[in-house]
Amino acid sequence: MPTPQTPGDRVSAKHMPGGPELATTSASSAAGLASGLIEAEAERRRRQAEAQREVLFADELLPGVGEEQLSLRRGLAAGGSATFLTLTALAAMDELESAALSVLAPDIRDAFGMSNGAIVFISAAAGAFLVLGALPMGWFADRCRRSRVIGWAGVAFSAMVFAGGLAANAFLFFLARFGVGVAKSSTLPVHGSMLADTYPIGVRGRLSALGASAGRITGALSPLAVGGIAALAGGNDGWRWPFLILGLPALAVAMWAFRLPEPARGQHEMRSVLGEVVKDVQPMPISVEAAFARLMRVRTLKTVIMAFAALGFSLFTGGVLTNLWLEDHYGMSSFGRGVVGSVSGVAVLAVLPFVGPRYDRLYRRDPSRALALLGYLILPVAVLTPIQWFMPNAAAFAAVGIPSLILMSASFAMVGPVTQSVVPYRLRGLGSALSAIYIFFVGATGGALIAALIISAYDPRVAVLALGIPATAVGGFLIVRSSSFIKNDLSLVVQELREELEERDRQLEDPENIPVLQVRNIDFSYGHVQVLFDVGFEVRRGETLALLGTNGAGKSTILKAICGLGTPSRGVVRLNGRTITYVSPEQRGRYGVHLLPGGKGVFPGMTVQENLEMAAFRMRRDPEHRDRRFAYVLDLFPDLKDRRSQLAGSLSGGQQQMLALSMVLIHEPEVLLIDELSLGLAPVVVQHLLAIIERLKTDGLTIVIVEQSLNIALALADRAVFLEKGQVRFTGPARELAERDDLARAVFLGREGG
Ligand SMILES: Nc1ncnc2c1ncn2[C@@H]1O[C@H](COP(=O)(O)OP(=O)(O)OP(=O)(O)O)[C@@H](O)[C@H]1O
Repeated sequence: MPTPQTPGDRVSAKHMPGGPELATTSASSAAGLASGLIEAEAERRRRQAEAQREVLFADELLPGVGEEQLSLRRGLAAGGSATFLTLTALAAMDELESAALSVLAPDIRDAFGMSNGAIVFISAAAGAFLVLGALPMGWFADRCRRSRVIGWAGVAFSAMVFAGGLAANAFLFFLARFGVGVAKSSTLPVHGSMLADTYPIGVRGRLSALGASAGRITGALSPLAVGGIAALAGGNDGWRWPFLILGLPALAVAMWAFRLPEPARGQHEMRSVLGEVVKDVQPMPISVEAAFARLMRVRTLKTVIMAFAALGFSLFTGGVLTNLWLEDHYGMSSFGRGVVGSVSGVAVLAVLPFVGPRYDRLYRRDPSRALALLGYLILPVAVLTPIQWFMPNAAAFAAVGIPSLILMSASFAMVGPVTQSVVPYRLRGLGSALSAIYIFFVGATGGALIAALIISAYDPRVAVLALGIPATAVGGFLIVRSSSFIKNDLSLVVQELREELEERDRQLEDPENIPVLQVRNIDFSYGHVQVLFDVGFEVRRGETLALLGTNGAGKSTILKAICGLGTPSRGVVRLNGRTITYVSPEQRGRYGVHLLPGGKGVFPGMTVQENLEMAAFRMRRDPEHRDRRFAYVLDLFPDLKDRRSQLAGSLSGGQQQMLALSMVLIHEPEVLLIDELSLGLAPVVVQHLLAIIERLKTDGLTIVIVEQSLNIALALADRAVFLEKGQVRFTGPARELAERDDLARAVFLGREGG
């Protein structure tokens, strides 16, 4: 076994051995270095491009592709029509409630003595509440039984609608609206995720079109129903009745929603790809940050939501601007405008039933073509818009506007099926929430603001031409572009599912032998720069694994991915066989994964005792346990015992490292990740720390250590993984690595073969 280090065995470019002559630079060596760096970067880019191309399965292996055609009836029967009907009914209640607010706005304004501005603000704020609620709802959708989330959201919705009807003043009415907005925000993330997991992939387009049609029908009938009830009730308080009445059926549907069956997550993707369902019996809680980081790496999703955010700039203001123009420019009455609205609505309704089947058919044959179709539907709108807005009369204006509306609505109705297909199935709720935030907050709100600014200076036509044309062209172009990514993203879905099945079988075969830590197929990027390529290894209980490699090979990045400080763009991290890839660092800490960071891991302005208390903050409710842990670490490091009131910044480097290690060990880690234990420390201190690590090893702790000193790493480790430029070059017993002269030299000299 190699002996522990002397300072002379330190590494590479950071600590280049060999004396001052090696550090002497000349113009030619600088030029050599520069060209070496350029070559290295070109090589990294080549590997990055290769890695992105690498995962591409044949079309028929992708989920839902090449399957037999499934009729809508059979598709609905497969998941039970109750789920679709219940969710559609709840969405219809949303429409009714929105209609109640807009139709009855003047009555509500008068009843509470509000200004026009106040009632407009209350109505418009609903959109913001919806976005606010989308994130928590998405989070719940990915963590909890969705039927319960839908049920509770429905109960809250009905209670808030009822409260709105009873509100005694404008403020209470506003609060009720706030509640309604948040409850409504469950529609996109929770309903979307539930539908995708309940019904087969082959009917997603048709179901979405059917849902959109139902929404349009209720949207058209709602003003009539609401206005009718208010008129029947009559009087100053007539406006309250639609809200009070709507609360009851909403409650009934919500109660029914509790009974909906909870579908297995990702079951249709699994059936399609694996032929069976791999159940995640104890799913780990997902962190929003990790989920978003991962979702933004799904290129199809990212491009599609950017596209629809851009489209949102024109789509949501389009209706208002059209109506303003019809009145101001063509002098059309409100009745005429109503007729135009209704005819357009009917035209959209007539077309939607054809879009869903077409999308499903294309998706089955070639998902890229299905997605490109959505872009090609949008692009003509960029041409139709200027034609429409220069029409000589209202009838021509309306006639040219109808195809645009149809095309946009048809494309919009298919966003759900696309996003649900490419998002990792554990993140469906948050994926939809992310889309909602971009589309409604960035697109709709941003579009409304800019349109308002342009109108105040010019007129609606200028607003549409300046905003609508570029938004539509950019949106359409982005969707067409995203179609080139979809097969790659679906291939990643396949790869992940296959890996899950393989792992499940392995665990069933040998349940006693599940590694404590598994890192599988990890790709990791900082921004656009990929630094890890398909990295994988395992660590057994009680084992010490050394991660070695050249400078910048990605060793610290792997530790980040394991402890949750970074989210890989591909691949899985498992702890005791359970997936923790999207679990927050805090939660991983609770499960026993702790990192001793490289460099100074203490708060220099605090005393030793305060540092320890800070580290033990989570144990504040169990002071006895905390004191036992303090005693344990102070027993390990007696040097710290007498310095408890000393500022950490005034300790020696070695003592600071001991304090940092104590702050980690307080938590009784199950897996200890160490990033550079010995860096910058005197040999005698290193010896002392090594003795401690040996003791922890004897106690059975599992350790992954990144060490610049080859001797130290090999002295401690049972096994080693050698990385070069983000790829694993060697995995095996540590002593074998020591015998690999080429790799060992690379650690010293910062390049393979030195
Ligand atoms: N926060 C960051 N942002 C951008 N790039 C980063 C970041 N952190 C690391 N990198 C880059 O990622 C690559 C891998 O870095 P990492 O620190 O994981 O390597 P390492 O093997 O631990 O190297 P070292 O031994 O020098 O610490 C390097 O090219 C590095 O420059």
